[in-house]
Parts: sequence; structure tokens; C-alpha cells
Amino acid sequence: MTEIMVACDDVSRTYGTGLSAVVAVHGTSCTVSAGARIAVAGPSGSGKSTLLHLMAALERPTRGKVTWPGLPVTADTRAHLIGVVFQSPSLVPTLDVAENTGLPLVIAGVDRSEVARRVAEALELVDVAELAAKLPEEISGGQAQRVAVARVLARRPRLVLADEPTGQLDHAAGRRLLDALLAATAHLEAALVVTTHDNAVADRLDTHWTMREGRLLTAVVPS
Ligand SMILES: Nc1ncnc2c1ncn2[C@@H]1O[C@H](COP(=O)(O)OP(=O)(O)OP(=O)(O)O)[C@@H](O)[C@H]1O
Repeated sequence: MTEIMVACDDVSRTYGTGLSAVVAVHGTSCTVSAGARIAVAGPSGSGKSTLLHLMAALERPTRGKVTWPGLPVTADTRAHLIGVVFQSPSLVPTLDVAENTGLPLVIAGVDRSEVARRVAEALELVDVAELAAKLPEEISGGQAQRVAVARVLARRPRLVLADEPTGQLDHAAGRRLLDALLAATAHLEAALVVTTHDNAVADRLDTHWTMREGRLLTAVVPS
């Protein structure tokens, strides 16, 4: 049977209360299987990021349940098993590319030689190995975003959730970033969920989900 990385069971997330309450995600059920490659599209404000944050355990549902049947997710293991890529890379300006990539591993107390090994592998996977000694200010926005992906991959996650990862990149840099994400998650045998407004991005993924007003419409598998 296919392993389920994350399952949302009738999940809702409401922000605020009373008249100002916003139902960002409404009664949504879905599953992400091991190795799945899913694009989540939908208009701005339709709940894509909120759904992703619920899957990442960065938000708690106000109703329903999110579970990770195939992953031993606890507060301690979450960040290693589930990698989240945001729209903006948020690198530490005073650390070089290799140090930025290894920072979460160093904080987690991973052995120095193991950090070096995983950083080298991750930078290779996203094709920025030659930038290892550069500072963030010395690299392009597209390269910085690939370093942010490497920082996630260095933890060897089983599930990668990318929230508009190409949103701040031009077409060519966006394509390169997506190439790197697809190749790296295939290498790590990780499932990948990408939210996007861009059809060119969605078309590269196997399964298409659409959100409207907080609801997940029927998933479409392109022929
Ligand atoms: N922390 C928050 N507090 C209050 N409202 C929020 C919060 N986060 C999201 N919302 C609201 O929830 C709704 C869904 O937002 P969400 O960011 O999930 O949508 P989205 O589809 O990802 O949008 P975009 O494509 O513009 O990023 C919106 O109405 C938004 O204003």
C-alpha cells in the first residue's frame, strides 16, 4: 500500500473571531502520498498557503485533523521530516552559502563532518556547489532561492512543501528553481507540494489541485 505522508481530514482554519473571522480553509480533505508531485493553484486569498502551513504543522486546524501516517512527526522531528520553502529565501547575510545551508543542521547538533557531507550533497543537488563560499549579497535572487531549497534538502525531508517558490523570480530563474526542486525531491524520494499562480509551474507537476474560497476542488490528474 502507498505510504501517506500527510492527510487532512475535514480540516478548517479560521483566523479571528466574530464578525472579523476569516475562514481561510474550509472543510478540506486530501492526502499526499510518498513520491507525489502536486501543484496547488487558485486565486489570491483562496487558502493555498494556509493549507500548506497546516500540512507543515506550522498552523493548527480550528476543526478537523491533520495527520502524518507515514512520518513520525513530533515537535522535535517535524523540521527534519517536513521541509518548507517560502517565497523569499531569508538567508543570513553574514554567513556564506555553505554555512547558510548547514545552519539548521548545526543548530540541531548534527556532527560537523556529517553537516559538511550533507551541505555538499544539497548544494550539488540544486546546482550551486560553486557558490559555497559566497555571501548572499554576492549571488542572484534565483541562486539565493536555490540555496534556500538546499537548506531544506540538507535535512533530507520526506515531504517538501513549497509556497510560491518561484513567485519572486523571472521565468528562466523560476524554471531553473523548479528543475532543481523536482530533481532533488526525486533523488531524496520526497513528496512535493507546490503552491503557484503560474500555469507553467503547475504543468511540471503530476497532479493539479485547485483551491477556491478556502475549499479544495476535486484534484485533476492531467492526461
Ligand atoms: N495570519 C492570518 N491572519 C488573518 N487572516 C489570514 C492570516 N493568514 C491568512 N489569512 C487570510 O486567509 C485567507 C487565505 O489566505 P492564504 O494566504 O492562505 O491564501 P493564498 O491562496 O495562499 O493567497 P496568495 O496566493 O495571495 O498567497 C485570506 O483571506 C487571508 O487574508
